[in-house]
Amino acid sequence: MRLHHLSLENYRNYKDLSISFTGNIHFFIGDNAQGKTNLLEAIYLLALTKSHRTNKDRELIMWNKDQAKVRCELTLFKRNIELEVEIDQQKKRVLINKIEKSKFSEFVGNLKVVLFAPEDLQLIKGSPFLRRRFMDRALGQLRLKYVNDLAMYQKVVQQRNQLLKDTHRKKSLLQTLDLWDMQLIEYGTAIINIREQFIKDIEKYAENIHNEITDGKEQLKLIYDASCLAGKFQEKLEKSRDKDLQFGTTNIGPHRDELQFIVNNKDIKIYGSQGQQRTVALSIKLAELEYMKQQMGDMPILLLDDVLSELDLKRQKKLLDTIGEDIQTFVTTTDVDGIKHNIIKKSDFFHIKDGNLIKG
Ligand SMILES: Nc1ncnc2c1ncn2[C@@H]1O[C@H](COP(=O)(O)OP(=O)(O)OP(=O)(O)O)[C@@H](O)[C@H]1O
Repeated sequence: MRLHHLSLENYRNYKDLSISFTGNIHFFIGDNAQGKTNLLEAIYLLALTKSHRTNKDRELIMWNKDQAKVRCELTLFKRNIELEVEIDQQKKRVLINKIEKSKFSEFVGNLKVVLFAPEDLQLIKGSPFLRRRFMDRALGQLRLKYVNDLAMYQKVVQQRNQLLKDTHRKKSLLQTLDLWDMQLIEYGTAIINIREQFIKDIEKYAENIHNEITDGKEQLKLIYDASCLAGKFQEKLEKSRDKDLQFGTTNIGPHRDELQFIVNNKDIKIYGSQGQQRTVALSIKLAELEYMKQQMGDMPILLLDDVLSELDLKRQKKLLDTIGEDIQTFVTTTDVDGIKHNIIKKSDFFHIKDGNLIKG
């Protein structure tokens, strides 16, 4: 997969930008708050139809403007594709080769990315939401059905929760709960099965990568800690019904799933040092990249948002070694001086100042 061209119109601090990419590794260099992450965010938006930083699309529109447009040209398996996302104050439109798609799930998956940002270093220690989001983002780009199942599941959870609350004032509503439960089990089971397999698959890669980074001293295991496994969903949901009614919320299901990272038989979230947690996060992201490569039979695009400065030289080297020459990569950094790697000699540099970009 190759991204050849990117253009932005009234997107964040970019009024009108048009850049072509000819090489493989691209560094966006600039001081803080100049618009480096905004560029990676725009690429991410073209891949997943949403920002990795905000759920509010309106924030992406340049201040005092009504509409933002982001467009790219790419090649996927020798096919040229043009993708476009247009955001105005009310709605968002997505277009493939200038034809609008009514379902976002038809759009997602054309451009596939793996993003590694400083917040990913919180993947181990941060809230469970981050770990679920990690699974959802990777799987969503590869499986259209997963995107649909997840959207349906989230809708059912919301409506079931509302119903649980409403039964307090209208007891007769209780009769309809079984219908919601059936749907919850249907979509939830599909999500659990796919996540379970995903974790098994990336564990193989993560284990090897982690072993290499730690010179064989640490062995990494992943545990998909589902609040219930697929076959047990109905039983657990029935058991949880009284509690659900009491608190007006659904306590069982993949929206409560967790992931555990075990290093040398110890839960690294509890016992790991900050450095160990970073190493696990790096191993997991590199495993995600490997998984995407295997699943799509091609390379996804790698977006590295200011993470190099967060890693020590050894981990930085491992990350840059992995990029090699065949993964198209976009890296943001304030400074390249601290980056000691041959890759620098083969990279293209773009200097960013105040939403303006100069190549060279
Ligand atoms: N909707 C918007 N309209 C105009 N400018 C915006 C908008 N949203 C953010 N900005 C501007 O974008 C800039 C931040 O860009 P970005 O997050 O890409 O910074 P960065 O270069 O990655 O910086 P850092 O190295 O600190 O992470 C800020 O100057 C901010 O004011």
